[in-house]
Amino acid sequence: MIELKYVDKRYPTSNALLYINGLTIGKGEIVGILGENGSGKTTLLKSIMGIGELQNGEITIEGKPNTDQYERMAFITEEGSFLPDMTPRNYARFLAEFFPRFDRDYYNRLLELYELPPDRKIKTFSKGQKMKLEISAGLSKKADYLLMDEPFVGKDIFSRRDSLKLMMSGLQGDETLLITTHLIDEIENVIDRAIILHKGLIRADLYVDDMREEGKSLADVMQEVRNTKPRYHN
Ligand SMILES: Nc1ncnc2c1ncn2[C@@H]1O[C@H](COP(=O)(O)OP(=O)(O)OP(=O)(O)O)[C@@H](O)[C@H]1O
Repeated sequence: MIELKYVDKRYPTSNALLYINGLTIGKGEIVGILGENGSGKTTLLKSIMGIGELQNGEITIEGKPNTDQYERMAFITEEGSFLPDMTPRNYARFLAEFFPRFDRDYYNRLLELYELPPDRKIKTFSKGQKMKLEISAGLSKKADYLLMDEPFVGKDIFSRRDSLKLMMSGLQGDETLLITTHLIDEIENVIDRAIILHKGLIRADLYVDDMREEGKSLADVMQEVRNTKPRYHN
């Protein structure tokens, strides 16, 4: 379980903020973190990962401070955690050293599946290949909590579906997943719950099944959020 209490995150060089009074994400939930550009999605994931200091508040993973739980979390982001001069094979050594549960066989299988050359320097990879490597590394850490920042690679819908399918098939089944994305149509069938941020506040937090019962789609809810002013801090 991930718990956020009175989280207040600001950047010294901008007016942006993330303010979350209370948020609980249960074990095993698959949650989409949605919202327009600059709404705070990445900031939320980074805060949960313990990257950067909070102005106020606390974030715990199963009751312990998030900063003590690195081994149980994987952050999959376009920025990547590899050094550009490494090859995927070197990177595996680094991962094995820092992540005790790192599964090298699984990593190698993913490299093959994604057709990533194991001995080529990562800096020569395309953006899509880098993201595929990042997904391979993230899934191979066998983390309990996976935080994915815009993980869908490829320009066309088929490669996005493929990477989504691959990510889901690579899971053990009991992981907690947080995924930020702009691709709301693709994600709607994958997530249990959607959290919609707008200007650093949670403006909607709903279960997809309930939403469907009301005859709504994620696009409808996003539109509602855009059209209404916040009445309270969540
Ligand atoms: N390091 C930083 N320093 C100053 N401001 C920042 C920093 N990182 C993010 N911000 C600001 O915080 C706000 C939220 O940014 P964030 O990257 O979390 O949004 P996002 O929802 O992930 O956006 P996108 O969909 O474009 O990736 C934005 O206004 C952004 O400019």
